[in-house]
Amino acid sequence: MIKIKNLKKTYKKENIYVKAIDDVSLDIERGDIYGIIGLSGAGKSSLVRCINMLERPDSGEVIVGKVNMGNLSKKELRDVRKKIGMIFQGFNLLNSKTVFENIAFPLRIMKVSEDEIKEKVSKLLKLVDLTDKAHAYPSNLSGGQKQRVGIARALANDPEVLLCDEATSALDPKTTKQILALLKDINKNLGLTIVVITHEMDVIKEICNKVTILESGKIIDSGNTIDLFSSPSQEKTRHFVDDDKYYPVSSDSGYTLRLGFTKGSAGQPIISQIIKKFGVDVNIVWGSIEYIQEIPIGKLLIKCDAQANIIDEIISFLEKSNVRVEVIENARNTRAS
Ligand SMILES: Nc1ncnc2c1ncn2[C@@H]1O[C@H](COP(=O)(O)OP(=O)(O)OP(=O)(O)O)[C@@H](O)[C@H]1O
Repeated sequence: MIKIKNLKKTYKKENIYVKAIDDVSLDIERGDIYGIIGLSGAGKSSLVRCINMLERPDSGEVIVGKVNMGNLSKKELRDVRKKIGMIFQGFNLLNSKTVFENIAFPLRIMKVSEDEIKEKVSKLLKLVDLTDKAHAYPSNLSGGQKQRVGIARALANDPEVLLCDEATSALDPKTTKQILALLKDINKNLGLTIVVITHEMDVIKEICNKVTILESGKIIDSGNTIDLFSSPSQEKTRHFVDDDKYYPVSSDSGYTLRLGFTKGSAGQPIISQIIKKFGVDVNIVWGSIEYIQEIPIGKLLIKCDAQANIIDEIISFLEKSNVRVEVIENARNTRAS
């Protein structure tokens, strides 16, 4: 649905060049809820704004559907943008217009008939559960309600893609969950492809089937959300997704192992099996289990006082049991890096 190839964007500010996007390529398939996460300044907004050419890249390609966005004239771009809706952290509503008129706005620009506008806006109000607020003004709405209006307005032209730029960052956790649930419904029921820009891991965990992690304009990792959380292959990704970083682990003797469990292994009595099979003592240092899109992801830090050859056998046993294992040679040094 969206192909980004070797995209580059540099800004110049007072003789200083900032590489906001540095050779980024990614492939977003139809029906994906695709997360792009990174710290502040990673280049997320620049990247999403290049998708609809609100920002012109210096080089590289953005292909939406079959259209190469960089080759379009201004008029063609205006037409294509109707198929790409966008919602924002600050909602960007017209404060002097009612909820109804905010949603009707893109339809009026398209010179849609009054009857059609009424019908379409009523449908959208129902979809975002705001029928009773049709005549209210944005200043009388909560943040969550404002974002619902933003979503309805973004859907007015029946887009195929919805770009969400930090759409829940101004909302409290409960409202965030409600907005994310609405986006999930829209993705499922309308078949919309959604791109979610966020700095919050919880947003990715909640709704994204795929994720790309950006750092200083470059992709540091990319893949299926569950895989990335359950078995991060890159050190930098681990720093991003692991929540055991702050647990002090003494490694005076023995080995500290970080274990990762998911679907196939989360329900097995692995620790008691290690104790029985290898005759070793196991000390559980830290553990957590969370559900990402209904899939259990378990993490455990264990300490095991055994010879290196026994540790090798334990690792091989764990890997055969579909448990991801990482040896923390010196916990303190690993964590400080
Ligand atoms: N119009 C601009 N002029 C100059 N520099 C810019 C401009 N827009 C962005 N930048 C710089 O480009 C880099 C990437 O910015 P961008 O806003 O894309 O990152 P981000 O990941 O969305 O950050 P945030 O989460 O803080 O919004 C930053 O260093 C930023 O200062």
